[in-house]
Amino acid sequence: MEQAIAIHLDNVRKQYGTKLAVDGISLQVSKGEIFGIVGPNGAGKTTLIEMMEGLRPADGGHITVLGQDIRKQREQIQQRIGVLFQSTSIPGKTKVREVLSLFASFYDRKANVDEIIRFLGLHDKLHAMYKSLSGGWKQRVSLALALINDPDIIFLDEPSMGLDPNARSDMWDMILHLRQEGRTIIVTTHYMEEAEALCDRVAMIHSGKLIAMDTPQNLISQLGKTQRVTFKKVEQCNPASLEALPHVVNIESTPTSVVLHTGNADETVQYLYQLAAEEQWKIQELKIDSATMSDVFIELTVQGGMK
Ligand SMILES: Nc1ncnc2c1ncn2[C@@H]1O[C@H](COP(=O)(O)OP(=O)(O)OP(=O)(O)O)[C@@H](O)[C@H]1O
Repeated sequence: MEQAIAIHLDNVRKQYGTKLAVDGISLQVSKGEIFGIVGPNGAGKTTLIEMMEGLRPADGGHITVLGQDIRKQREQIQQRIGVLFQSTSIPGKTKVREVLSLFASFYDRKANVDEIIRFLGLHDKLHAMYKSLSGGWKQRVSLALALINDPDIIFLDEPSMGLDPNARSDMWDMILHLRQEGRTIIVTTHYMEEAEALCDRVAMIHSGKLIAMDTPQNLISQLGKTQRVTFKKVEQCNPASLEALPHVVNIESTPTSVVLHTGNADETVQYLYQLAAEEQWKIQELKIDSATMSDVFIELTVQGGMK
């Protein structure tokens, strides 16, 4: 019987000059799960995923994919994995049908291309030039290419980057469907809500290190003790006074609103009203929400003194 582990990483490292981009990461991905790798820009997500794909060699540690060593059996592994390439790597003047045929020729193992076309709704776009497509359709073509060898594992690096909300939601549905077919999916994202909506388990990466790994629900219930207090931004409110309010761990500011991340929303709000009275401004549109994956990440990085 084949083992239930799709990917195993043991103390994996990658260094660029003096920069340690991936710093001793160990993890296992089970077959059939959607596994998220999340973290801010520059955290090391792309480096990590590309080492699993065999596109960048690790400088230390050990990676096995589908039970095979990525250093010794890279080509065999690459026949069984699918990679969502960035759209820029596809020649713009080629028609969609031709791009599909070209990519299919790279593999011994072939998927049923008509089925992929049906699944992704690409039928009407087959004779369109790749460069004429919108971002959402380009991303569907990229996904079709990732599926062209009927892969057991699919790697998706920032799959919804730059997509509008409808295209993003379609992308999520397609990813969930691929898991239902029994495939393993590795997805990197810096959108915490994407990880929360999509992933069975999530590894949080910060400065090349693994800082937490669990289901989104467990991460939120174990770590995300913070709540969010949101109110309308007014000119008179002073960020330094807000930061000094009891239990506040972080402040986010948008052009129209302020969000306080707090360990105790009730007390923070009491002091917030006092502060507003002292500084002579009015609190409007106040709202309290419970923790999300973003709060967990902030708690782990800001409170842990990592930022
Ligand atoms: N080829 C390279 N040469 C030198 N440094 C690199 C190279 N690729 C990545 N880095 C550096 O390694 C670190 C990790 O980069 P990486 O692209 O893996 O992070 P990321 O989490 O995917 O970020 P992003 O979301 O911005 O793509 C960054 O500091 C980056 O500047």
